[in-house]
Amino acid sequence: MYKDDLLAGKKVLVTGGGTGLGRSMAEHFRRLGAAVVICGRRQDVLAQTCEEVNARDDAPEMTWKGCDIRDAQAVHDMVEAIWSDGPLDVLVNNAAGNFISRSHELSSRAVDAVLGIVLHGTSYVTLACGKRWLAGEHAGNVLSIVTSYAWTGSAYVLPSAMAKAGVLAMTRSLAVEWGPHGIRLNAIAPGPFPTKGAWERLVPRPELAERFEQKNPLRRAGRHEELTNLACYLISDQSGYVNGEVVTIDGGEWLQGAGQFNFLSEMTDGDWEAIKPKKK
Ligand SMILES: CCCCC/C=C/C(=O)SCCNC(=O)CCNC(=O)[C@H](O)C(C)(C)COP(=O)(O)OP(=O)(O)OC[C@H]1O[C@@H](n2cnc3c(N)ncnc32)[C@H](O)[C@@H]1OP(=O)(O)O
Ligand SMILES: NC(=O)C1=CN([C@@H]2O[C@H](COP(=O)(O)OP(=O)(O)OC[C@H]3O[C@@H](n4cnc5c(N)ncnc54)[C@H](OP(=O)(O)O)[C@@H]3O)[C@@H](O)[C@H]2O)C=CC1
Repeated sequence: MYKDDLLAGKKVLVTGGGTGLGRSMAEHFRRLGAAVVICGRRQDVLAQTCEEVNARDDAPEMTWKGCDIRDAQAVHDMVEAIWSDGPLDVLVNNAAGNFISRSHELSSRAVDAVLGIVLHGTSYVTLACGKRWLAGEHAGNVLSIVTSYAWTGSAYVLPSAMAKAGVLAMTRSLAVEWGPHGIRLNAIAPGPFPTKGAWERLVPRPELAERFEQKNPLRRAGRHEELTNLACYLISDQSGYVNGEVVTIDGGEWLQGAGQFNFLSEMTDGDWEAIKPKKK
């Protein structure tokens, strides 16, 4: 879809890049010439991902840093280490935590577990990079992965909905504040994209995965390459005038729930025939 060198010369950090959508994005960025660094808490996962990916071909080496983004000092140390051999060009805020729960049963620690990763961690990494871009007068690009319920809210994932709404607010706020310094911030709002991390925590029964497909206007979940193609565009210079935007990629799922008459897809052909005006 893109020229092989679309991202050549770019240094990109993907938080949570050892698994799931983060890994898929990291792999695609690397194939297009980027020098990608992935981070996460589980060092064995990161090391294995890099080993597998780097063994495939001679695209730029993918490297990893163990970092819990909830820890501001650890974030500072990671970002310092990344900058030590030249500035980063792109930050992809992908790391997240989530689970389903009835909200009245959430403990304060459960709320903190999600807000700590998604809201606090994401802002620590973004600010650590932004400070260095501003000080070095270096252009920067931040892409944050939110969710389609970041602006609608959603039952049963309250801390995630609150935290992702905050990340969206951060994106729009800093797009204006840092835009004059050549720093762009955008977001992608995915619908359901099968990953082990999400499915284990959010899809308690297999038949519920089918519900995600049935209620989607396109009657299927997303494919990773559909999201990674969008991410490549947004972190490339080809999207140089896109700033403060959030692009939903969900097959139309959220609109399906929004339109007042959308439920009429349940009507049969017979129902529709019966209500047609009768020719006199
Ligand atoms: C299908 C469509 C997708 C829709 C959108 C998807 C969005 C996503 O973000 S998917 C990404 C999913 N991936 C992950 O969540 C990966 C990282 N997640 C985690 O590490 C854990 O799930 C975490 C978020 C719970 C954080 O782990 P950790 O910090 O180790 O937390 P603890 O296990 O120590 O638990 C802290 C606290 O939270 C309570 N808790 C944990 N899980 C649940 C649960 N399922 N329901 C209710 N409460 C939960 C846990 O009990 C602890 O509280 P206390 O018991 O009060 O100590
Ligand atoms: N899959 C889907 O359908 C959807 C996903 N999304 C979003 O896409 C992104 C990726 O999710 P997905 O790939 O499905 O899930 P994964 O569970 O595979 O990815 C989450 C990643 O975040 C890392 N992570 C979690 N906590 C921390 C932390 N404190 N510090 C550093 N890294 C951390 C995890 O690594 P480790 O545990 O080793 O730290 C893991 O690699 C998330 O932002 C999610 O909200 C949004 C909508 C739908």
